[in-house]
Amino acid sequence: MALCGDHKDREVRIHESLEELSTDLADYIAELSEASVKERGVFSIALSGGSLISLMGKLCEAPYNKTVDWAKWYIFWADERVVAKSHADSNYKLAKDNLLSKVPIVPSHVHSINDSVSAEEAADEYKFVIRQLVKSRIVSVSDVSDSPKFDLILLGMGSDGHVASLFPDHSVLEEKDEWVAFITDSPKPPPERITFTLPVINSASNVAIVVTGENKAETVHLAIDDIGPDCPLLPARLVQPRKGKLTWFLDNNAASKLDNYQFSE
Ligand SMILES: O=C1O[C@H](COP(=O)(O)O)[C@@H](O)[C@H](O)[C@H]1O
Repeated sequence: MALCGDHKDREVRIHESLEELSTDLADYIAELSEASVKERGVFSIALSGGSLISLMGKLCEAPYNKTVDWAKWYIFWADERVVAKSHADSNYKLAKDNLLSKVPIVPSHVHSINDSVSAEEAADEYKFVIRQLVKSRIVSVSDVSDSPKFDLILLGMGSDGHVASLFPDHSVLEEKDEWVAFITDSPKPPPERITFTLPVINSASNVAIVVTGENKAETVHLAIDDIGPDCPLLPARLVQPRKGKLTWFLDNNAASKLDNYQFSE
């Protein structure tokens, strides 16, 4: 693995293969889970959709399937498409089929959106659910705002630089008060989605952005490198946890246009 020379609270991990990235990602998640369970008795983790889920596949295998304290996991989604849970576009279905059904997660700890209401109602209901779990301290609360503080938020990044369902130039990037927003005009189908807002993402204890493939290399460069005042306002670049730690997981292809990085053991 190569490490980019970086800020104190941001790390860029570059992997020579998808196999190496998947193992490192599983180790990272397992270690955060263990630390949270030790400290708080629970682990609150928010997933995304897309390529991230298959890259988490090692968690379903030995040793993680036996060593992770799955009963203590509380699962959320950083974004969800407003479609039926059985629909091929559902981020819930993707995670259920490829991860959650393969490990002993407690069904009542899985907090997916209500798929039988409008995007606006689904976002409102999801906020309410999260608020109850903040009250019971299943989800921590930020000490610098009233935002929930998830132990870990896992994000992918689209080739346009979107993370969760926060798309470039969308007004939802300005949202300061709501925890969960809805959009009905996603440039990537399906159009109706709910998404964690930047204040929630940036209140997490840990955020990981997992990106692979050469087609995203230019966007990775724009999101990570110091490119001066003409830098486009990519949503991925706005992920800057206020008190938490940001870790990028890249393969060699996605990292190929970064300005510089040095190899380590
Ligand atoms: O639409 C979405 O896209 C992003 C990126 O997906 P990827 O397949 O290019 O990795 C994903 O992170 C997000 O959750 C999803 O709704």
